[in-house]
Amino acid sequence: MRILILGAGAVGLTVAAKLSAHAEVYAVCRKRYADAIAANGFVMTGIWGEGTYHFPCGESAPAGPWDYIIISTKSAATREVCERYRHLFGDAEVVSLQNGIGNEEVIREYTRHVIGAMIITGFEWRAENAVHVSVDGGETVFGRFPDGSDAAVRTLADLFSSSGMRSCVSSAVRSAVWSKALYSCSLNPLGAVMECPYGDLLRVPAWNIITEIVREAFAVSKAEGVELPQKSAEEYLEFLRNEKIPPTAGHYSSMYQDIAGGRMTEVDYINGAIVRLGAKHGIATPVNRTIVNLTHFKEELR
Ligand SMILES: NC(=O)C1=CN([C@@H]2O[C@H](COP(=O)(O)OP(=O)(O)OC[C@H]3O[C@@H](n4cnc5c(N)ncnc54)[C@H](OP(=O)(O)O)[C@@H]3O)[C@@H](O)[C@H]2O)C=CC1
Ligand SMILES: CC(C)(CO)C(=O)C(=O)O
Repeated sequence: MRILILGAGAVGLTVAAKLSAHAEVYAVCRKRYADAIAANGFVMTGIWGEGTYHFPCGESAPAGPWDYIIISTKSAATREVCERYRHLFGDAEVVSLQNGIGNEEVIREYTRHVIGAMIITGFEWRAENAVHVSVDGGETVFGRFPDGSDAAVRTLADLFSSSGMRSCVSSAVRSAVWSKALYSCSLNPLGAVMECPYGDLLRVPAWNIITEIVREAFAVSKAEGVELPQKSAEEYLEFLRNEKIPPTAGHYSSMYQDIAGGRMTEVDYINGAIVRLGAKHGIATPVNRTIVNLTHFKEELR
């Protein structure tokens, strides 16, 4: 099986390392990472095990055909990589292994073969050739986008699982992507702005803000026709408090880490998507809008 990973950073390089024992993998990444990996291998630490991995990577992609093309850029770069590598898509299954709302919809403009995914594992840079896998909030979910599942989806999920990344298939992956987006809307920007781990966001003043974020986002998800497993915002908040925060309570959000590392956050594709889609449906989203502005303010102050 031939797998190409486009925009490999913390997530993509770690996934490439894990898959490399079971498939032919190539990671397209920035030169500084490719040089560091060529010199010293890719070093993984944390809950997925410790080891040094060697796999091919570089700034440009080898010729196809590819069975799977995994996009693991930040959301802002999804269209750019689609434009640049569309000539390789062919009959490959193109997979969004990203956070945020709208990535699969962009990819679908370039190919009919779109697989969506929801990943809730934490990946933290330690060096240009080193990533620490920090927390595991559940299985990675794969599904045909926007819904359904088939042999290509199952093969990919099985490959991830047999490579040590526990995964499953859902016939409602859009719902899984939105469920993670609500989690990210609630926890990531507040954790970044207040510089605290997820567990601290259970404190009453933070939870009051999260309650409003989720109420707005839940209303927008309904207007978009997304069927979440939870039937109301209040039910989602209970799920967040009791099931999603506890296993990742000590985690500092990836937006916190982006700001600390001098990178732009994805807030425009998370809370910002709620604001844009809310406007489309005439749903007011003042708390999400304020969170977007606070996060950009924080980005500018660094
Ligand atoms: N880190 C985490 O814990 C988790 C992240 N995610 C999601 O996964 C996605 C990836 O996150 P993450 O790996 O942390 O992000 P990173 O920023 O570490 O990796 C993305 C990489 O893509 C590179 N890139 C962008 N455009 C191109 C291009 N045209 N060619 C080659 N490389 C390119 C970026 O380079 P440059 O920075 O120079 O633009 C960057 O190195 C995001 O959607 C994120 O939200 C999901 C779960 C957990
Ligand atoms: C908890 C984690 C790492 C899971 O993906 C996350 O969502 C984030 O920090 O953005």
